[in-house]
Amino acid sequence: MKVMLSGGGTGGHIYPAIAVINEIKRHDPDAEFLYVGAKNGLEQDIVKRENIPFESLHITGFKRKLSFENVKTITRFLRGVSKSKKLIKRFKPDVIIGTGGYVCGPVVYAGAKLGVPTIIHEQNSIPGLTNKFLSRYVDRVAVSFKAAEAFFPKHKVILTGNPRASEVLNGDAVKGKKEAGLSSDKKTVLIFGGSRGARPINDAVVGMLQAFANRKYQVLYITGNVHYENVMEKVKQAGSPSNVFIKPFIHNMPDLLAGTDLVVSRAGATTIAELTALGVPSILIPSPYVTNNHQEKNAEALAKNGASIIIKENDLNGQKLLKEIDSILENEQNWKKMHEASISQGMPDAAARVRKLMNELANK
Ligand SMILES: CC(=O)N[C@H]1[C@@H](OP(=O)(O)OP(=O)(O)OC[C@H]2O[C@@H](n3ccc(=O)[nH]c3=O)[C@H](O)[C@@H]2O)O[C@H](CO)[C@@H](O)[C@@H]1O
Repeated sequence: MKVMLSGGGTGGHIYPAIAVINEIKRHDPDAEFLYVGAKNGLEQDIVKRENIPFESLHITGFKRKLSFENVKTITRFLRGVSKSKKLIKRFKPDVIIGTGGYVCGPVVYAGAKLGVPTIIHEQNSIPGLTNKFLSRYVDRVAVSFKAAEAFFPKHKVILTGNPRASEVLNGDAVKGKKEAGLSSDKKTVLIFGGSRGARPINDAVVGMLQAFANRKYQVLYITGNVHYENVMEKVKQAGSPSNVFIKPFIHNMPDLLAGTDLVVSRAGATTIAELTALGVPSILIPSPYVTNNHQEKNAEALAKNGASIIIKENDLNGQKLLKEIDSILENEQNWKKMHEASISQGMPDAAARVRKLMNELANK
């Protein structure tokens, strides 16, 4: 089978596509792939690391208010469609899947116009602009939350879950902790702000690191690549205890998550799919800067059944965060309840469901 994939900008759109590739490879080692990403997205680095053939488009998103930038965006979209058509004619995919982000707009649109079977995968409970636009042209829309079904044509939509959920299932906890320099026998809280890091979370965390000094658990704090230097400057001044480890980015999340007892993070949909697949309890700080406040909706679904505690960004400070982390990691019963609530929301077979859908379309 030949599969073309597109999705990008941030990890939340890229890792589900890579999970689809890995699931197909497990069943069909001869399958061929072509990934089309944005020139400046995280996918340049992440996809190339996986040795997946990669092509890029120069693409930007629409600004909400009227501006000349939007004219440029339309021009780039049209150029993107034209380049995508060339790539499709050369690669001849049996099926094309888009996993969100601006870049999959022209790729999936071009595929649909050329009559190639097309699918979009929506990670969030409220869809993004690109997927809403594409839903008119594609053959199928795979969603991760039941709540998202209502936004798409009824005859196209199917609940699959997020394929990345399946990918984190068989992580090696010992390896993950070792690679990150962590102690193998201590409970671990992982703090990060989505795939790019989040300044408000960094601001709250940097000032409180000393408070972790007398805790029995250890802390792995991921700053996000672009924030790392700045954070380390501040850490140099404020100091950091020996049970706190700081990294810019972790490439091997599946192994790390296998050894993680609690996650503090934004409420990105792919992160949530990972946490619920494994039953990791979480403290979620939804980003208020995303379309239709979708992260808050993502987080509410988990908080409602007790899998997560939500802290609104406005209420976030070091003291509060420490109190909530302690209330979970220092209270076994609390942790267990959250773990069970979390795992009850997981869809660990999502990758198989997406693969089945792709096979059906490709063989039509
Ligand atoms: C600001 C923004 O637009 N955020 C969106 C983006 O978030 P973002 O890209 O942050 O997405 P998620 O939190 O859903 O996923 C992050 C992914 O990156 C991985 N990871 C993270 C840190 C790290 O060091 N290493 C690593 O591999 C995580 O394990 C996860 O697989 O896409 C999500 C999925 O559509 C949306 O729900 C978010 O609202």
